[in-house]
Amino acid sequence: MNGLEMRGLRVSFDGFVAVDGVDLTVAPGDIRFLIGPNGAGKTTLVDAVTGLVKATGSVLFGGRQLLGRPVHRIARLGVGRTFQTSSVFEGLSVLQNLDIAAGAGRGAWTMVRRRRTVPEVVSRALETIGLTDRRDALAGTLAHGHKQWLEIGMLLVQNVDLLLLDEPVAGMSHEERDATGALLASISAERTVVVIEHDMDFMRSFARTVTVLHAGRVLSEGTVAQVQADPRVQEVYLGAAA
Ligand SMILES: Nc1ncnc2c1ncn2[C@@H]1O[C@H](COP(=O)(O)OP(=O)(O)OP(=O)(O)O)[C@@H](O)[C@H]1O
Repeated sequence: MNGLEMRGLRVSFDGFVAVDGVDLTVAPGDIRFLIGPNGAGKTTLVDAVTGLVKATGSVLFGGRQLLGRPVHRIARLGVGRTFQTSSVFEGLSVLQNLDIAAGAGRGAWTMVRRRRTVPEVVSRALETIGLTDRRDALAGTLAHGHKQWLEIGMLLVQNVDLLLLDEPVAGMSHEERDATGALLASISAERTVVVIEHDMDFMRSFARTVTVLHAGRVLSEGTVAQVQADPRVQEVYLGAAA
């Protein structure tokens, strides 16, 4: 398992500094929540780690420098993310979506064809995300929460070591949120997880550690209890949101 280490991370858009010198260390196997008000720079930080925006400073994952590499090379180093909007293939089944995500080296026909055997990595991911019973359902017919789990499954079959999840429980029912928390806990036994989230109840229940961003900077960091007790956090964020 690998950890993530950012030093002096900075992203600017035409002179507007969205991420302003962030130092952040995420230990291997952590479930780190990134919280902060709208515009704090959370998504931009994840965009920088995954190569979608240009950044300066340093981002090491497993000792390897991510900054300056193209998106696909960062992905090949085991870094994967989900977006706020779903990116599953709605017209394909759950199994086909996982198969395609896992499918390096296989032809398109082999992947889309109904196959007699399911690769081990795919059946394990189906179990982990709890969609074994729904494997033949079209992804477009899945409930919103189940689509999010499928997205996570698509990262698992790619052997992603670092999962960066952007608001994974937005729009979920209470039961789905709890199931997602349990899913993150099981994933973190073998992988490192970073979650951008606005849902404070979900954070309180499932975060191991928390970083609060505000105006592109780290405002506070620690356990849920430490961050909640920090008067600066209460002032800029929790006070207003809780
Ligand atoms: N491509 C861009 N060009 C210009 N400004 C941008 C761009 N992307 C983000 N920003 C600005 O950078 C700041 C940080 O945005 P970001 O989306 O990272 O915040 P966030 O913490 O993820 O917010 P939210 O919780 O609302 O998703 C905002 O002021 C935003 O308007």
